[in-house]
Amino acid sequence: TTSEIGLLGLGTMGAALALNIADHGFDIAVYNRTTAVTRDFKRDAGDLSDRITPTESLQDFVAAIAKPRAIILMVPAGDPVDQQIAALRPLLDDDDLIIDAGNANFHDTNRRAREAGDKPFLGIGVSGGEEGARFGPSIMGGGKKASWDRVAHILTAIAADHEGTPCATWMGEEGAGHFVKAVHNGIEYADMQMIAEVYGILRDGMGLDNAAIAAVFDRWNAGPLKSYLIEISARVAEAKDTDTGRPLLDIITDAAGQKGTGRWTAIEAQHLGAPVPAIEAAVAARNLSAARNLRKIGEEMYGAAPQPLDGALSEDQLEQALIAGKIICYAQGFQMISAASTQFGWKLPLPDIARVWREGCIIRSVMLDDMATALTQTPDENLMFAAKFADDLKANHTALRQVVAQAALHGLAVPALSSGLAYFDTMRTARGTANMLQGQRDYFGRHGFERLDRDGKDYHGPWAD
Ligand SMILES: O=C(O)[C@H](O)[C@@H](O)[C@H](O)[C@H](O)COP(=O)(O)O
Repeated sequence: TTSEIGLLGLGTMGAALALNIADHGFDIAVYNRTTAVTRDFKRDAGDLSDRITPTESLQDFVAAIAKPRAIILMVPAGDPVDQQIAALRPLLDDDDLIIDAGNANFHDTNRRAREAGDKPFLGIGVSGGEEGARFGPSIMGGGKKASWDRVAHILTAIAADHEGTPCATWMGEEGAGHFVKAVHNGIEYADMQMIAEVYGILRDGMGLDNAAIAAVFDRWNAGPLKSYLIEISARVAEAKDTDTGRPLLDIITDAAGQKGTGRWTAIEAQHLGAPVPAIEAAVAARNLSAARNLRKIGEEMYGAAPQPLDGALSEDQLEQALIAGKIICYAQGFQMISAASTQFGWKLPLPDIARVWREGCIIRSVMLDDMATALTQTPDENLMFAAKFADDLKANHTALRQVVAQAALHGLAVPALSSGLAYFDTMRTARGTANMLQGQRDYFGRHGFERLDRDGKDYHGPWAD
């Protein structure tokens, strides 16, 4: 039998996705550079094995797929994708579709789409980690709509669903899918960072042990913060190391890794002129976390920064602060998507993006359902100004302010929460302070400024004479 689709790259995500596809009744051909991996995959596929055709050469792989072919690439981002495309294209017909499902930089996907010309090419963002890939990820598609339509029946079948609506949507041309996925990851960074900051306050400010911290997260997971990240934070806090029996959190080295998507999002936001300070703070915090030796030197030189709060903050205030911080951080992410939609001419479907993120992906949460509603009503408006979230911010920004203030007074670093608060306050200050910047720029560089009382752009101060 020929397979309806092919998947190349049986790493963690690729293997999980291939099983998910077979699990939904699609015959799938698979190929992996290391043949042993392909054989083990087939052997371990259990009941799904009949739907899986293992192949040991690219020629056999291509031949095993029904025409017009669709081939998913699940290989590391960057050169490996270009190498696989270059190896496959000569073996394919012009109407065969290549789908890059890895975490590609959307600029690369734009280039690959252009290089493909009329040949079908999709760049899809797949979120949800291994479990999501296996049982239902969130999928963000980019490329020609006709190419998406060719495989939409498979992608919507395997995707997570929210009350019957599959979390898989075409976002736009070229790299639109990978762009939306990168912003998803940027928000993921900021969301995780804010949770880590609150964990630091619970641990160093309030002296809670891991079990108590897990209980706090479990309680919050029953409220407005209900989300996959809060849920797994409780699991991580309560986990014990199998070898030593010690709390795992006490063993994990406090230096965060990163594979690039957060950094790309922060950089792109600068280019778009759509600030995402909470995401930038999260990327910076990961970089600083990696500087453990320097942090040790700093602690020896200045003494440890974190001081006990002695009741200065309550757990409820922390919950409210996280709610406010989360709204502000997602507002930044959606503003960035809106800016890209205009500047790249993609017409990105903001309400659908919130809907696609409701299930399957790492940032899935109950709040995203309300965000989808708000973005449907006012798609171009900053989420902070949408009625529902304005009410939530009015109710919770004081707690965020208290948390940031007390954290500062007690040496508890909260860069994402504090940058979120600064963004919120800047966005509610009609008369800001950039007039001083304009004055300074004109003083040292005759850069000119606008005046509130006259039209025109190029006024100068008296120093010009
Ligand atoms: O949406 C997802 O499923 C995850 O975000 C996934 O894409 C991956 O785990 C990230 O690459 C992690 O990113 P870092 O390694 O940069 O933390």
